[in-house]
Amino acid sequence: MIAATIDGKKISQDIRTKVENRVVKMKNNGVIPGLAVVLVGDNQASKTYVAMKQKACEKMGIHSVLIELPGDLTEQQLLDQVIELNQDDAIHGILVQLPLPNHIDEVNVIESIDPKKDVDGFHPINAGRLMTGGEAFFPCTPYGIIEMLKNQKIELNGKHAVVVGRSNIVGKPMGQLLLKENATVTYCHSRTKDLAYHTKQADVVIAAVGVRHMITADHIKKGAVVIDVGMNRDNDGKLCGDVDYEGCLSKASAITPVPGGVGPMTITMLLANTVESAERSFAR
Ligand SMILES: NC(=O)C1=CN([C@@H]2O[C@H](COP(=O)(O)OP(=O)(O)OC[C@H]3O[C@@H](n4cnc5c(N)ncnc54)[C@H](OP(=O)(O)O)[C@@H]3O)[C@@H](O)[C@H]2O)C=CC1
Ligand SMILES: Nc1nc(=O)c2c([nH]1)NC[C@@H]1CN(c3ccc(C(=O)N[C@@H](CCC(=O)O)C(=O)O)cc3)C=[N+]21
Repeated sequence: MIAATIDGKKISQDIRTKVENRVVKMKNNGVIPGLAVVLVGDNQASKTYVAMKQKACEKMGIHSVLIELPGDLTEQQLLDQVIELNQDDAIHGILVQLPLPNHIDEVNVIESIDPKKDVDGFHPINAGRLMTGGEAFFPCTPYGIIEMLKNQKIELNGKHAVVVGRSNIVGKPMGQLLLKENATVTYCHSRTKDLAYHTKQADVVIAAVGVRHMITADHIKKGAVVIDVGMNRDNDGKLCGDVDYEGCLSKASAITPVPGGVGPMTITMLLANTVESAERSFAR
């Protein structure tokens, strides 16, 4: 069997067309959805991601503001900036690019964002509501993966999903969203004993680790769906995921590439969450 490659770029484009129609509607109501991206310091990878987000916003008519701050600013200065954005009626979404410099407490910064504008879905109110229900924003990467699987008509109901990674921004919310779709969920992490034993039982494997070629053909069962969240660089500086794509191709039933898989979906769901936020604020 040769796996179907899931085209994240194409699926993103389809969803972005729909989101763009909602932007047009909002504009007819006199509201321009606005996203503020806060970038602290000069991490090159962060700069690249932020530029991609800006470009995607501009393309669909979302007002986007980039706030670049020096890496040596104080935590209080950053908190003051977020509070100013919380009060700005032209801004419906706030994203503080992670990671932050070591002297700044990420938890404090995330908690300072108005949950209604937290389009990353990282605030404890949104993380909590992902579990308990209620109006929330879901983190863009796991949310994008669910939308991708739905687009491909990949059944999750009753299926065994194994998530490798338990970060607050990808792994943990991924498991919760899969649970919402009625999957049976297993989490693996750095203390897991015999990773391959667990991943081999999975109908769907989600790799969100940050280690190149962590998941090989020996880690999956025949016909598994393999989703690669990883964004790593190989020795030549080429972008690659956590999955040995070539090796898994002849064993999996469907697989996402890197680049062109999960990454574009993340940005798409950020746009969708921003428009959703603008719609909610208009309805209030
Ligand atoms: N495509 C996209 O849109 C996005 C891609 N990414 C990429 O996804 C990857 C993961 O990101 P993120 O969740 O933020 O990373 P973190 O570093 O925060 O989390 C990594 C997770 O992997 C686990 N882990 C580490 N080593 C192993 C191992 N040997 N075996 C099993 N589990 C292990 C860790 O376990 P423990 O908890 O025990 O330490 C941790 O839970 C990165 O490559 C990142 O760049 C991230 C966000 C978006
Ligand atoms: N507050 C915050 N929110 C985030 O959502 C967030 C963050 N901080 N910090 C960093 C991670 C990483 N992340 C990516 C998003 C898109 C691609 C993406 O579009 N990747 C392209 C290729 C990128 C390239 O060519 O370099 C692809 O996979 O096809 C990658 C990674 C969001 N993150």
